[in-house]
Amino acid sequence: MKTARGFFKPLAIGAPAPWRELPARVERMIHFVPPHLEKVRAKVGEIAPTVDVILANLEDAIPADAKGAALAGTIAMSREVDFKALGVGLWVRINCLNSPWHLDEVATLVEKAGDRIDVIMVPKVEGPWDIFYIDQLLASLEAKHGVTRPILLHAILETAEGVMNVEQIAGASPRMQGVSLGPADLAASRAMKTTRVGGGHPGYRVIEDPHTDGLPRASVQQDLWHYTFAKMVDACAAHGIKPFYGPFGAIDDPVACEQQFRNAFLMGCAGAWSLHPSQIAIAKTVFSPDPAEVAFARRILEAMPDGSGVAMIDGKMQDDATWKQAKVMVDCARQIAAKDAEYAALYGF
Ligand SMILES: CC(=O)SCCNC(=O)CCNC(=O)[C@H](O)C(C)(C)COP(=O)(O)OP(=O)(O)OC[C@H]1O[C@@H](n2cnc3c(N)ncnc32)[C@H](O)[C@@H]1OP(=O)(O)O
Ligand SMILES: CC(=O)C(=O)O
Ligand SMILES: [Mg+2]
Repeated sequence: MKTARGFFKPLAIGAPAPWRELPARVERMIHFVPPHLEKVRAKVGEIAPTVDVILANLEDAIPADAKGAALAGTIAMSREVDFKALGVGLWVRINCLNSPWHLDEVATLVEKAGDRIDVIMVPKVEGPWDIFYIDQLLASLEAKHGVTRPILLHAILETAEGVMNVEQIAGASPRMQGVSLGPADLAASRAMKTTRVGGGHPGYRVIEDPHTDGLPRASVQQDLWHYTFAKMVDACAAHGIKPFYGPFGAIDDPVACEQQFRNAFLMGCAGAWSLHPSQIAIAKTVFSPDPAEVAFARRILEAMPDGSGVAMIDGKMQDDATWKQAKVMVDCARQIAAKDAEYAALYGF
């Protein structure tokens, strides 16, 4: 591992100085766009004002013979829409590092859109070595093309080896912005017997003991992803970066999508992916704290102006720890309110 002083040094002569703090950005939904489809790309200008992040996807779901068109479409999209003026992040998911495509993709993206791309999402990250590699590559390209703002990195956690190494991945570079759970590839990597993209499974459950009178035994579904998810959230929080839920593949089940997103929000996630326009509003509602909870959190902060001591509000004990919880909630709401007039009104900021 690098020394403390070396960690924040630029990795190439002429590369911009790495971020010391992550830029404060609202990222409730990362909306996936297939950039090789002109028809969908044409709608990005309309969709962008309704989302926090637009992601051009170059990896899975893009046919092998359309990889070049997807890259060209990404560059075109970065010019067609002024994402910065809209306050919308522009991310790109590149192909994985052992694919024949990633090298040309990264080189082209930095050369042609290096000042417009906020985050590169790297799939199937197995360990910190993957981040070291892409970190160095980006620094060299940023220096070559005079990019002045370092492009951030986001890792997808979607292999058993990646899960094993998630702590080192999260802390591998000052470029690390966050990590998303990739439940489809991860399921395959672990030989899990499911064909779903995220969510629960009706077969994974606990059942109560038999009743002596023969009454039916209650049984409930459990969360297949809890262990991995909690490990990822702790790794991200410890390194000061953001955890995200990844995709929810059942586009036809908005109720389950909302539940999965809510579990992620409660566990500490900043946002989730939207694969279809119908998932945008779900993510927006779920990842914006509930106005009633924000109002209660503000009462806690007001009751304990210096954050110390103890207070009672509506029968609930408050102390330094709940003050910090309230601050998390209110800070999140303030950040959203600064970007989103609808929520500014709901929160009364
Ligand atoms: C495991 C993983 O790696 S997940 C990440 C990879 N997967 C993806 O990125 C998938 C992204 N999403 C998609 O490609 C599509 O939403 C699909 C294939 C899932 C469904 O597409 P469709 O069957 O066309 O959906 P549907 O008919 O409901 O679409 C309604 C409209 O929304 C548009 N639309 C669908 N998805 C998107 C999108 N992600 N962004 C913008 N517009 C979209 C369609 O073009 C259609 O437009 P139209 O009414 O003008 O014809
Ligand atoms: C998100 C993703 O790529 C996966 O689930 O495999
Ligand atoms: Mg995947």
